[in-house]
Amino acid sequence: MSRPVDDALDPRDPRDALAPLDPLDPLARESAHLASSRAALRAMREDVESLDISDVTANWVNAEVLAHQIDERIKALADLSDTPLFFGRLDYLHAPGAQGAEGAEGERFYIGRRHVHDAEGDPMVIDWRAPVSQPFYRASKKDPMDIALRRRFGYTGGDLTAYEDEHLSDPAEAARTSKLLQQEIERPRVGPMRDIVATIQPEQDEIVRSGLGGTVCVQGGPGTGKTAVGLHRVAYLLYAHRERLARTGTLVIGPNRSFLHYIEQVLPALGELSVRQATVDDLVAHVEVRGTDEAAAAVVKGDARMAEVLRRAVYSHVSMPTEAVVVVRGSRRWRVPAYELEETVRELLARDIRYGAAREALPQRIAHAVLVQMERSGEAPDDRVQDAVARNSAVKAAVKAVWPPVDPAKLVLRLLSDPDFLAVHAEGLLSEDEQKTILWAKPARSVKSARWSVADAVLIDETNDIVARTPSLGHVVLDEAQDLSPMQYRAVGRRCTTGSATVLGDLAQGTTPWATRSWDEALAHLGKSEGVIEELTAGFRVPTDVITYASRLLPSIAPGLTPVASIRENPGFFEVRPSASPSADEVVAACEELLRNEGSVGLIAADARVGVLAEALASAGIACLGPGEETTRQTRLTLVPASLAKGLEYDYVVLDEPRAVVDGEPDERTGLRRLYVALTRAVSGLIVVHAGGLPPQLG
Ligand SMILES: Nc1ncnc2c1ncn2[C@@H]1O[C@H](COP(=O)(O)OP(=O)(O)OP(=O)(O)O)[C@@H](O)[C@H]1O
Repeated sequence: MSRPVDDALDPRDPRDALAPLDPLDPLARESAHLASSRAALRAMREDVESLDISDVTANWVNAEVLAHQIDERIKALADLSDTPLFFGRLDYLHAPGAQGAEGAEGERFYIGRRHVHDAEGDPMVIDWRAPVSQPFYRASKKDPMDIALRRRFGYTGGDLTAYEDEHLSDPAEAARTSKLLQQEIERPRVGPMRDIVATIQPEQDEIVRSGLGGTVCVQGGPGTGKTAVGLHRVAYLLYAHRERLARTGTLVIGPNRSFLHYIEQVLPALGELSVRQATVDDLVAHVEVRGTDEAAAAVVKGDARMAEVLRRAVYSHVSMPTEAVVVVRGSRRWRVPAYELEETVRELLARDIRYGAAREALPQRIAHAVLVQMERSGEAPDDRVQDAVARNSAVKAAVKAVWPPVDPAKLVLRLLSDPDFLAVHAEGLLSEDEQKTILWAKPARSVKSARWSVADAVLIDETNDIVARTPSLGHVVLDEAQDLSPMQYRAVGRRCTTGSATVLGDLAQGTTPWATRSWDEALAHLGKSEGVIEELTAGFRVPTDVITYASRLLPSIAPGLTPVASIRENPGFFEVRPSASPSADEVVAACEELLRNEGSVGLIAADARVGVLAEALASAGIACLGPGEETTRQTRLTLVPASLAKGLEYDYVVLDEPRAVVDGEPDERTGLRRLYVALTRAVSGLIVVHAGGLPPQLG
């Protein structure tokens, strides 16, 4: 009954636009299913809206909580007119059983962003994350997974206007690439990043659906869908382990605000509103960051050896007791001798507990020693007596002397200000030069007045964790991971000690002086050595000519990495334009030219050139946005400093002066990596404008 792929309905074809509402016409029937699914969703929402909670809540706090939950549920049940309620259909050869299909019996399932059921509770649309939906992403002619028919739907606005069939179990039908998938990949980019649920690819799906217990690290070149995969994995995990993750929490970490802003709509569009998003700097914001480090200092501060320096410095506060503790209670005196206290202190030091936890345990241990003596002398003290002894002023004084409290920020301040203190604890770990490099030229007076850097904040965070355990989340997604220092990996790792992580990155795009050299090393710093490393090499963003050009840099920036193979059919266009003078006119002209196309345009330039270019655009009367600001149909041009281009994409890109981008970095390799990032942001076309010649590696 269904039309084969080559004959897929095309909305631009007038015959299809006028498709009759014939009940035997598959498109009419599918549209009818869409209409009734919409009605069912509306009914689900109305059911929730009409809930009267006045009788079921005991007090106003409960009422508030419940009202909030209901509000969230109503939001989640919204029918967004421009997001299709379902995008696929699977006809199984045999009914897969109710367990895998959210209670559905039959053999036919519509796959969509969320679950919709009718008045009887039978599913009309199945969540893309349900087990029964999996063959939509994974089944192939080679392994049909019991699927007779896989149908993909095409939409124009909210209307179902096309479909495409694969008869996976029919040996006579040849395997083909999906036109609808191609269309989806080629669709112009406007606004923030969008979800890819309708077109997740098999190798991506394996990562998306890998279990909550394991950490996955994905190496992938530009545009291979790492960010998309990471976000869909959280959505999947929240579906498969909702209760557990609701308790423990999930977090997505991105490199900067503009990137987070770019991706922030994806999870809500998938119905997931509860995922926190932050930068690493946000996570460790214990002090106000007002200072910057020279690269050399930041490298040492970010090195994993610093963790041991800090540990030593913290524990240097513990001293062995030299005097007995004498507790007076009523007419009696109880004496715990110094050697017995020392034994207790040594035992606490040997245990794998935090500095602060041991400090809290110590008074109880001393009290216990007193209680043993009381019992020996015939008394029968109970727990209350033990608590009272633990709070006794002599015990408190002894604990303060032996195991004093440590203020993490003050400790780091002292390490960076006091050469002798640093020397003692860095002995055998940091060379004298390294110590000198990290010492402040002007020692700070107080935590408040110190000019803390980003790397210092990470040191304070590490110290915090030595003193008191950092609570662990259930799952953390770490994007653009290649730029993290070992100490930053540790900061992320302690936020998922009992959970798991998805680590996403590209070694060729590492632009920090401490950029990741190998994923094994990164996983070790994260505390997840058992993590599995996967590689994605199919590129969804960058056209073939452009990625081939950019890949010329790979031997210089990351030898051994597999170049990305673009799967875009549309060749896009690519031009390198030498310009007579370094004036901005040519650049402005290129922007004007590209703005004639549909979709977003990014002008990427060395940070130092952004001011000049902004002025040139302004005098030409062209409005532009900053990175992270949402493009609209009116303003589609974004002026992007090369340092903020990572992770972003535009339909068309003008790249200004590649040489200046390279020269903007402290060393050539980092410069070329920055250039690689800048060259790989375009979806449909790239114009490189240069007056200063090109780096020879591109030749
Ligand atoms: N399966 C897919 N179907 C359709 N589009 C996809 C698919 N996978 C990725 N894309 C699209 O390709 C583009 C690049 O994806 P994404 O930004 O996740 O790549 P990335 O690997 O994180 O890139 P970068 O290394 O540059 O940060 C995005 O527009 C994304 O929506």
